[in-house]
Amino acid sequence: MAPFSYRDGTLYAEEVPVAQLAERFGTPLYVYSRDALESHYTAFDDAFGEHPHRICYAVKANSNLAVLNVLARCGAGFDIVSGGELERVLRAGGDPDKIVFSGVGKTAEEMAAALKAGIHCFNVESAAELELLNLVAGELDAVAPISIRVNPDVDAQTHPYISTGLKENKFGVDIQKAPALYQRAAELPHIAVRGIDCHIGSQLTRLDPFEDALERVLKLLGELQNLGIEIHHLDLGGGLGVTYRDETPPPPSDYVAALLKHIPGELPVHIEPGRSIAANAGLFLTQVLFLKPTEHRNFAIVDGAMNDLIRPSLYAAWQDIVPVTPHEADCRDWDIVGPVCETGDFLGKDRALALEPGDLLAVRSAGAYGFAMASNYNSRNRPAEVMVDGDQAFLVRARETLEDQLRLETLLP
Ligand SMILES: Cc1ncc(COP(=O)(O)O)c(C=O)c1O
Ligand SMILES: N[C@@H](CCCC[NH3+])C(=O)O
Repeated sequence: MAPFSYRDGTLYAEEVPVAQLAERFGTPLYVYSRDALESHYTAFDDAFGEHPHRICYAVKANSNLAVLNVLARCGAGFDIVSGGELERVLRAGGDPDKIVFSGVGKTAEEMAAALKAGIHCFNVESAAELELLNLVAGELDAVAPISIRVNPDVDAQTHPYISTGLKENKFGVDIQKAPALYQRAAELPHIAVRGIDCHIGSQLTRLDPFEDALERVLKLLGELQNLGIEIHHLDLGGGLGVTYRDETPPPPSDYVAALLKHIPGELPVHIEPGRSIAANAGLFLTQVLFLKPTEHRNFAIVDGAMNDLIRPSLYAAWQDIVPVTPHEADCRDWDIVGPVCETGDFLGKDRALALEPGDLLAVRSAGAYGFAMASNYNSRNRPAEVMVDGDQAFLVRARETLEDQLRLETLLP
């Protein structure tokens, strides 16, 4: 069942009227559906069937502890990019042996913490990182399991800010240079080669870039085998897109089938989906403060802003904005804007809506890269987060207070 749907003229999150959530927890507010998180995860898991696999949810998409815990209970692994994400996964009950660690700028401290936790694999993104990891592991008398993240130079055909697999992007190691780096890794005493890793970008809505990248990865696999370097898994990254408006990304079943048809034998496959698990499991709830129709534009000023949900401002991303309880009023085109002092502070433009002050609006598809990218800009408190489970709603992160913001600051003596 759709996690957010209308019944009796009002929007529900699972079995709970969204208006009730606004009343109980205030706005702006993030609302997540446990059932949607679980079913999105399970769609990937089922698609692999008996093929050995690991689904490492990309924590960056939504790192709320309760979200991570729901996925950990499903058996998910996790793709992390910082010591902070490592700590979150451990506190949420994630299995360290199912963690992969990506990112171009891991520090020695983060490497040591991950080694001590016993993570499954480091996705190494440069020669310099490989050397540092060997040193850090040596100091701990440990051996670091690694994949090298290769940059296959494939155009993911997505927004340039979220494309990662092109030569001009900072990510990964040029796939042509990877064999030499694998040879170096094989010589290092505190490194154990485990896999090959590749992630080409986010919000991909077609399969061919994934297949092009995989083809290049498989060519590398053959080269490594010829060099006597054994590979135990392929990590094919995340990036499967979702429907925000009219995009038609393939479902997880088609995506996984398209990958598996190229994989030789029983070679284990890891993937790192973030958005496709979290985005449509969440919405962002905001209330209309004032209506300000002008000769040029009609502004609906709401209590949510770019500091809470930055995707529209940052990427000109379009997310659906719907009334929680639609009513009869004069329908016109509104720009839905927040209180932040930036012209770029908008959640949506030209939305045909019938609005009155006090109305609640829901921004859909906000479960991924929503709260995770929120800030305190304009000294605004970041919103609360709620998880709905059937007819129950749980506050899973309290609204920040100004005290939370000020706690770390001091005046000069
Ligand atoms: C290394 C890595 N893995 C996984 C992801 C998750 O991507 P998505 O949320 O598009 O599935 C990202 C973000 O693009 C990433 O950089
Ligand atoms: N923050 C981006 C996705 C970034 C992907 C991270 N590698 C978005 O909202 O679309």
